[in-house]
Amino acid sequence: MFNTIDDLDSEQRLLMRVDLNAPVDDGDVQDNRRFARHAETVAELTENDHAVALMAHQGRPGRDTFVTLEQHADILADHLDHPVEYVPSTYGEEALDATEDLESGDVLMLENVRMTDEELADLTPEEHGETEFVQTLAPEFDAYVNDGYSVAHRAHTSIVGFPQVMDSYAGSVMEDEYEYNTSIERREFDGKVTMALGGTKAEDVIAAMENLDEKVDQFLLGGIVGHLFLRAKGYEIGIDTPDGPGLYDESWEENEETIREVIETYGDRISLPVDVAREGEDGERVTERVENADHPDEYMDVGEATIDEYRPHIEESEAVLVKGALGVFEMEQFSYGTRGVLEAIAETDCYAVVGGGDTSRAVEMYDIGAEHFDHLSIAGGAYLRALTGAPLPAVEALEAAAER
Ligand SMILES: Nc1ncnc2c1ncn2[C@@H]1O[C@H](COP(=O)(O)OP(=O)(O)OP(=O)(O)O)[C@@H](O)[C@H]1O
Ligand SMILES: O=C(O)[C@H](O)COP(=O)(O)O
Repeated sequence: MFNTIDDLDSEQRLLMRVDLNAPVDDGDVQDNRRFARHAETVAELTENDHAVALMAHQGRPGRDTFVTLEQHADILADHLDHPVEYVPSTYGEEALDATEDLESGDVLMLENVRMTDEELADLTPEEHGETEFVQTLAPEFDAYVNDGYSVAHRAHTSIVGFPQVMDSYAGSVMEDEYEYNTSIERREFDGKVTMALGGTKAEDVIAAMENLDEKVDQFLLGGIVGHLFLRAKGYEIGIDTPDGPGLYDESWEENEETIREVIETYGDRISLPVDVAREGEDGERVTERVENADHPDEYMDVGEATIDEYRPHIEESEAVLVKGALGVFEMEQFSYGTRGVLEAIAETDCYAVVGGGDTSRAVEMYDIGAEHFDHLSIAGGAYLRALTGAPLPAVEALEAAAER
């Protein structure tokens, strides 16, 4: 087991990993449930007179969501009602100057860790611990805290490197999410288990599907993942066009073989959309049957007939697990699929969990009522990994540090 922040000595200088990865709309970072949850841990620490320097990532290099953490510092400060100083450096001179000035109760946000050379390097945890990133920052602090459960499935420097060389503790979000999500994996269900899968992270979802065949009786697909499965079935969906948003071909190349294998193995246990919706010329919602679809990269939601097919599966299930939105629910006219699934769950008394930093936000956004769900996880990929029983590198690193 790992140590938690309840085990910390008083007035420590803490280097803390959180996960504030959020949607970015036209350069504007959107608030999500991760800010509110991590703010609770940070507040607990500052109230106990610790000083906190935060490490986090946003997006991936090369994507338009890959931006600095300046806006994240402001959003977090609003949640905390306490200043969060942003420094545009992760471990350079400016960052070191700012950490030196940290006093008890202060909160500092270091720059996006994925802007360093080391964070995403293909290294063992021990090698991550030897990087300049770790070797420069670690001596400035008394201890390392990891609260970023939702990024616990990545073996990156800020996650597995620091625990190699520092006293390390799990934050409250890490502890709660770890316990809850691990307990789902251990649960036995007598009745039908259904999983609704969507969103944009095809590889995480497909990898989980491969490992969940014993646990899940029916998969209901939507989002980008659903489009890739429809492409595998020969429909004109999930294919990039020259001027389109470029959501599909790369994922397709990486996952085609697995998608075909999963379809072959699971057969009727996979439900795919029978209709999809896009924006018409006047901005209106246009729904098309998949066999008539001819706008391969424009579909932003599943259609009404799809939800009519998915709803009975939910109604007859003992447990429904959700990961990823079925459409671009942030736009009301493309929220039908995501709302349809969440509302159907809310109307039954099944055991229900919703995962995904963005997806879990839909419950609040559309007033569906958090009380209808057993757990709303702010984690996506890590939640899926936990359901399959696969180890999480962040947890392994915290446990190894506790044993030292
Ligand atoms: N057809 C679609 N086209 C474009 N985006 C889509 C589509 N369907 C769903 N999405 C997007 O998927 C996002 C949610 O899924 P995503 O996999 O990115 O995150 P998540 O489920 O919250 O999990 P994680 O925590 O792993 O990021 C939503 O923001 C939604 O807009
Ligand atoms: O949003 C997430 O799921 C986590 O922050 C991990 O992000 P990644 O999929 O870009 O590693």
